[in-house]
Amino acid sequence: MPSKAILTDIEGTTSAVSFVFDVLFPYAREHLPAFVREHAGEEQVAAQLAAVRAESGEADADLERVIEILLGWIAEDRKATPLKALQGRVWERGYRAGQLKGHVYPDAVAALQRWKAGGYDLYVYSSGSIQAQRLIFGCSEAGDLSPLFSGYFDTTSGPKREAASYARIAEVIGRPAGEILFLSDVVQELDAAREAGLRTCGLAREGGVLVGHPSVASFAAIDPAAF
Ligand SMILES: CSCCC(=O)C(=O)COP(=O)(O)O
Ligand SMILES: [Mg+2]
Repeated sequence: MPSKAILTDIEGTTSAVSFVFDVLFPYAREHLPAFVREHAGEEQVAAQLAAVRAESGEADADLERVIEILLGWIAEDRKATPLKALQGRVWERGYRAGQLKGHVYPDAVAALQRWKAGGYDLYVYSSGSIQAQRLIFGCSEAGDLSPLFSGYFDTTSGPKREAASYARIAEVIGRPAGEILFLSDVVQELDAAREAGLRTCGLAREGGVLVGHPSVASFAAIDPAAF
């Protein structure tokens, strides 16, 4: 049965890696320390700080040490759920202030609009928090793209390189895994999705192939009916 829903990664797939590394991460590095100091007493932020202490194994870390840990995680691009949640909060300020505009490749915008109009349900799965996902598409250079999407998934559904995460997401979407086409620029994510029964297509925006998966350089080359 051909695919009926499309699940897409963000960084390197709908959006430039350079936007994440050269714009979003530096913004978080600059603004996260003040944000954490200002909001540490807030219940949701306090829960994320507790999760940082647990994940780092530093149960007694004071606030300044937790900030240091978070900055280290940004530098190593660690896909830690509490870091991603806090980054989403910090980026929200930047987007609302007009300092940030989400980058989405024009070919991705056009294809997502075409697929939506053609009856496909569109979903996002990224290591960025759901809040960060809503912001990149809701406050994008191409305007508010959020009406295109039926749902968002982040690492609270599990790591992106584990098949069980994709099985969980298919359950929530409410379709057999074989009716969902997953798009990503990372071969380990495509492998995990395929292991769970999803169809896969690799985005190799600089050319080349994602070994073992159909690969394209642009969304313009994807016909979801062919999967
Ligand atoms: C949701 S935009 C922020 C990007 C980000 O923090 C990230 O980790 C991107 O990971 P992805 O799974 O989209 O490659
Ligand atoms: Mg990616």
